[in-house]
Amino acid sequence: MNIRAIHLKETDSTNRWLADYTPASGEDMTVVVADYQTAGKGQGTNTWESEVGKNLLFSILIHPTMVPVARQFLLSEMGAVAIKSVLEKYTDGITLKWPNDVYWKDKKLCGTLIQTSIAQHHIKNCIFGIGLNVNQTEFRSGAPNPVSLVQILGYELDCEELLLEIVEAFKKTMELVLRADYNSIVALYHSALYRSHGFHIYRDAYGEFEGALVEVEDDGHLILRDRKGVMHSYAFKEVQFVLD
Ligand SMILES: O=C(O)CCCC[C@@H]1SC[C@@H]2NC(=O)N[C@@H]21
Repeated sequence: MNIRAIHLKETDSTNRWLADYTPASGEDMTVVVADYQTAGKGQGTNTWESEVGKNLLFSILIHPTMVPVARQFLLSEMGAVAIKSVLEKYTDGITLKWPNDVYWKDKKLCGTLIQTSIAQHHIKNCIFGIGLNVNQTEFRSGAPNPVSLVQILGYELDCEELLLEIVEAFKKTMELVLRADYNSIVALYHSALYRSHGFHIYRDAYGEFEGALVEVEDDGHLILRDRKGVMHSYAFKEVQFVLD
């Protein structure tokens, strides 16, 4: 696999930077890492803020033209599984919170932002943006229950080494995609899901209720079963956990 890596001291957003980037011919994967983002993007309309040089802020551009558009959630699963496989070498307690946050216990350690572009019914490009809290110890109030690796481990990590490990893991899970071994990715993702057993409190447009996770469908919908046995299907942002 032909990989190009680019290091920027500062950019607005590594996802945005890659959206404007044209890869050289034969370049299978492009990795852009920044020490600082002036306008880091989070999910939806959220921003992603990070102190200079403290955390990993990077995006990976791939061209998974073989993945059917209807299965594009698989790319989210693939990336989340790759990150988890690296982080669990450092600590226990790593899970994947639907759709694609990486959690340590009940706290958010890493956020991901996937942007795909479709051309002629195929996925042309996929930009997988990753914000991993590494050495930062203070977070702005209002950040969603954040935690960093230094807070978990008690010692700082080298961001560059961590990046290399994640890119290596990403390459490995990408090979599953190239072999169309989608089932393995789905199985890894499902087995890593946060609060996958028992009933927990959720909030949807109608209020709070107790639900048990049944599955995440191929298109990314979350299926929950309520106490009466009724199934509910949610798209991203239509439901959230209430931490109990
Ligand atoms: O809201 C989330 O959980 C997603 C956060 C994604 C942040 C990363 S940081 C690197 C990349 N560039 C961006 O602008 N966003 C992603």
